[in-house]
Amino acid sequence: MYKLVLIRHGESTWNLENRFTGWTDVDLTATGLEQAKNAGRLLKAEGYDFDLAYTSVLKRATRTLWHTLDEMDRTWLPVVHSWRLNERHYGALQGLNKAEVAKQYGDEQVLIWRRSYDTPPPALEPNDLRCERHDRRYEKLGPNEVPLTECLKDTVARVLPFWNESMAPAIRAGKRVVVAAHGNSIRALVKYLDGVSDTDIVNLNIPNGIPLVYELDAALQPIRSHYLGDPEAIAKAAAAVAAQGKA
Ligand SMILES: O=C(O)[C@@H](CO)OP(=O)(O)O
Repeated sequence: MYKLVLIRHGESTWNLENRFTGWTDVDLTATGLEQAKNAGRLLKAEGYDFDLAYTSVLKRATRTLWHTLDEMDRTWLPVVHSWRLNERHYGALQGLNKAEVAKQYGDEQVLIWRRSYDTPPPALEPNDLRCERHDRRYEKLGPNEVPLTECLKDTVARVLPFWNESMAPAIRAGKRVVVAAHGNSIRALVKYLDGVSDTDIVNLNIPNGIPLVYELDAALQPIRSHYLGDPEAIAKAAAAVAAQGKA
């Protein structure tokens, strides 16, 4: 049996301000940093250890990983960064306040943009100052590979090749893997691992900074998965994420 641990980054400055974030590279708040440390303390107390860490190229996930590993005295572990683990690109909504967008377009439309499987938010214009196409960290990507918007289906399509080519082989080789990523890149992984339907995925919300443990069989099929920590607090935190898109 293999174990895989997924952690959504701690609270970011734009989580606190309730803004759509996507590929915008905002940092953690003091609360977010504490959540990352707590995740490390919890993992250590429960006897977890890792051989390899994965994260995105965004600092809220990277710093979450650092502080989690620091609490475990594992800052020396190899870390693989990939843009494929980035948050889902939020298109022209990036930077806008979620509740204000809900006031303008309605809760139902915002739920579709936030959680539907195949309806992307409106796209960024390539010449929009928020567009990441000239960001050095993406220079090895093809000109159209840096998205202008993404639905979850698009995120699944770019996360899965990375799972198949890097993460799954490492787990099969016996490496104990921890992943610090984002709400929607984790939803993409959970959808794939648990075979969640396109309709049911709408109801899945990932709380900040709480380790989600997968026990996988030899074929990397989930045997079970569970969050570490107090189930009531975790359910509350997930419900709070769901409510962020309401007017
Ligand atoms: O804004 C975002 O990038 C994500 C995660 O913070 O938000 P949501 O939960 O609305 O998908």
